[in-house]
Amino acid sequence: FCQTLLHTVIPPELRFACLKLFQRLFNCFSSYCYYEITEIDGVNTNELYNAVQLYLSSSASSPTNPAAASSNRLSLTRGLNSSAITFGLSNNDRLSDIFNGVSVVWEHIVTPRQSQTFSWRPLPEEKRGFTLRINKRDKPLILESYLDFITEKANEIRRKNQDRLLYTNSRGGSLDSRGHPWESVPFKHPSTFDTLAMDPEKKAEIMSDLRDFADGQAFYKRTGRAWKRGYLLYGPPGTGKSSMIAAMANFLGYDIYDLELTEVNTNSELRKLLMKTSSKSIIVIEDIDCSINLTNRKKPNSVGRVGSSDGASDARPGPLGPGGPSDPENNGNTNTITLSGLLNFTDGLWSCCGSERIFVFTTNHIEKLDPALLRSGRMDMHVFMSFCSFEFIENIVKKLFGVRCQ
Ligand SMILES: Nc1ncnc2c1ncn2[C@@H]1O[C@H](COP(=O)(O)OP(=O)(O)OP(=O)(O)O)[C@@H](O)[C@H]1O
Repeated sequence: FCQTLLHTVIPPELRFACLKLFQRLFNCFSSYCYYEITEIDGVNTNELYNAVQLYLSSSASSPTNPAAASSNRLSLTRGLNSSAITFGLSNNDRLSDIFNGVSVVWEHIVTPRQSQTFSWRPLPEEKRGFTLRINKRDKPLILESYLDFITEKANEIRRKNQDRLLYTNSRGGSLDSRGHPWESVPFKHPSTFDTLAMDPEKKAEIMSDLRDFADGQAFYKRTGRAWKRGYLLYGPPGTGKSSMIAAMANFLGYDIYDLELTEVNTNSELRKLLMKTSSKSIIVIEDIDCSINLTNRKKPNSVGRVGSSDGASDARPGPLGPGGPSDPENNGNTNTITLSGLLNFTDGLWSCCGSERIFVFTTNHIEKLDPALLRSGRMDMHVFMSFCSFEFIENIVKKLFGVRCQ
């Protein structure tokens, strides 16, 4: 009754002002300050939220953390096909942590989303966030370094403990409720440079190139170049191009983004996909000659998909062939990715968002590709995979007799 009376007598604006005043007074007298890290920041996913979640999951499962050991309620999750079990804070639960001798408290706050506000994409039903409580006197001492430490630690955990992931853009460029255009599964391809049959010299050259790239942060910074590298793998079907990509990912411990260009409709969608890739990853476009028209970037109508001349598996529709824009039957084809869009993707300003990324393109027909795509800086290393080569013979010998060619 009192509440209804108050609501009727006191206008909402006044109630809001009182609440704010009360909060200010509380903040003045409280010896703590609070930081909220929400899962979704406006429309984008908050990377810091993911980092904190990962950091706390390792901290929660750590037997050396006394605060965590005393915690008697933790959530356990295991992703589909994943080998790792992740510990986490239960909804609205707390965990204390100690950094540089300073004690802080994390709280995981989950509240139901009140009403579905208008949005171009569905939002999760719950609002999630972490609240960090730090003593005011400790704030200048640790806040920045603590957050840096968490981000670094989360990256390290991602690299070491978690399964590496294979991402795909099977939804095209559309985003899920958490703002991700990519779907992922754990990546468990057994191919390594040891199992890959190819010319040992070429293999060693590629391995050393990859190693230099991974250790090359200082070099790329000093020379003012984006920390990325392009590989073109070409040769007939079945000569180990996909196996080589898997071996590269296993060698460096990178995630793979398998970009299906035919699912992407516009250059801006392509850019969005690129923006949502993480560093330490390999972005793969397989059968690039079959994905978009790469023959002339100045031609205004160079859109849609192009077919190749041979092979049943390569017989995909092209702009001038069946299914292309000029084909009367192709009324629904909305694919407008251009070669220049793709070049910007690999080498333009947008390619520099994020770092430590490798682009790998594969093709069975290198002669069909525009020279602009092949030049150094875009495709830094061209690797020919062939049947009639040492590697193929070595592979057969190895498979038949279980011995390596010298
Ligand atoms: N050089 C190689 N070393 C080891 N295995 C190989 C090699 N080449 C082919 N293979 C084996 O042949 C099969 C096909 O290889 P893969 O899929 O890597 O070829 P690809 O060149 O990517 O083919 P496509 O062009 O059709 O995609 C795989 O099972 C792989 O193990």
